[in-house]
Amino acid sequence: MPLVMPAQRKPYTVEEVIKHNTPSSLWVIMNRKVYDVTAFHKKHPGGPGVLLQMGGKDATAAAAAAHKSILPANLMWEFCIGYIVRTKPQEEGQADNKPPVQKKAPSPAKEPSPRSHVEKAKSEVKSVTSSAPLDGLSDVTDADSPLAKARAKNKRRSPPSFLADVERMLTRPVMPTKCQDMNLQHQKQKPTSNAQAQAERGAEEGSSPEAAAAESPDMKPERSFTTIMEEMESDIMPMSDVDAVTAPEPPPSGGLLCFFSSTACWSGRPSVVQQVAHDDKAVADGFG
Ligand code: HEM
Repeated sequence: MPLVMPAQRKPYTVEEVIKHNTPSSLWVIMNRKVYDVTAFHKKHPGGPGVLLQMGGKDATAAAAAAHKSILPANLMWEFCIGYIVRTKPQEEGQADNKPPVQKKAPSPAKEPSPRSHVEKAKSEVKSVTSSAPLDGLSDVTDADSPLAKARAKNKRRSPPSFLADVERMLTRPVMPTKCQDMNLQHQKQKPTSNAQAQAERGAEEGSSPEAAAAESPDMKPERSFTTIMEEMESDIMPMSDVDAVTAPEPPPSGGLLCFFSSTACWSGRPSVVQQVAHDDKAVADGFG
């Protein structure tokens, strides 16, 4: 029975493994690893036949389907003699008349590394911030803008994907009408112009907020990311300050009472928080 320690495992091509398909030399491939089951196949609890049938082939799917317990997986390492490569490192060296280069493991470039998700998120943020600014958000790309400063400030505790999501949410016009769904007595923000009221009615009748905003020139995102982030931070009021029956007094500017888990807060920009507030609607209603 071969017992090859991980460091001694060798690279094999599929072409090499195919040749080992007889009872006197029986290899199988599972999960890109090569197993020598020559001695084991006669003792295989599932019978020697299945292993003979899979000799020289990739048995990953067949073994996974047949094995119902973790015992086979725990035993398999004893029979592992190597791993699959496309081209043998020795062959590469011989072709160039160079000494063979010993590969340590299968090429890591093929497998996405855990860091690649972080890189993806970073590039996502880059693409959001480097794109042309949208209407009403001209400070989005300015390096000295309050947004850039807020980003620097929030860098540590705000994952890049979260920032990207918030920015995406802010770069589309949102109508305040949805807030009425929340049935909050404390919602003070009302349409301030005829155009806004008209756009609001349009949204209620089924047209999209974006379409309604397009028809109303004065309906556009009026605050920058920074302003909203700062307001959200400064408006957060600890639950201990909140009367359990009556909600806290709204700030002079008015706004929407929101409940983030155990914290009540006022926000002057309902559209930013309405999604979160929706999740906590039941809580909010209880205090309404
Ligand atoms: C080194 C490789 C392998 C080892 C160490 C191994 C080990 C085992 C063990 C320990 C069992 C008993 C299952 C249990 O008690 O839970 C088993 C069952 C079985 N194995 Fe494997 N096996 C290997 C490869 C394969 C391959 C490649 C196939 C598929 C073609 C296969 C098919 C089966 C089948 C059909 C059973 C019977 C399952 C049952 O009766 O429920 N085995 N194997």
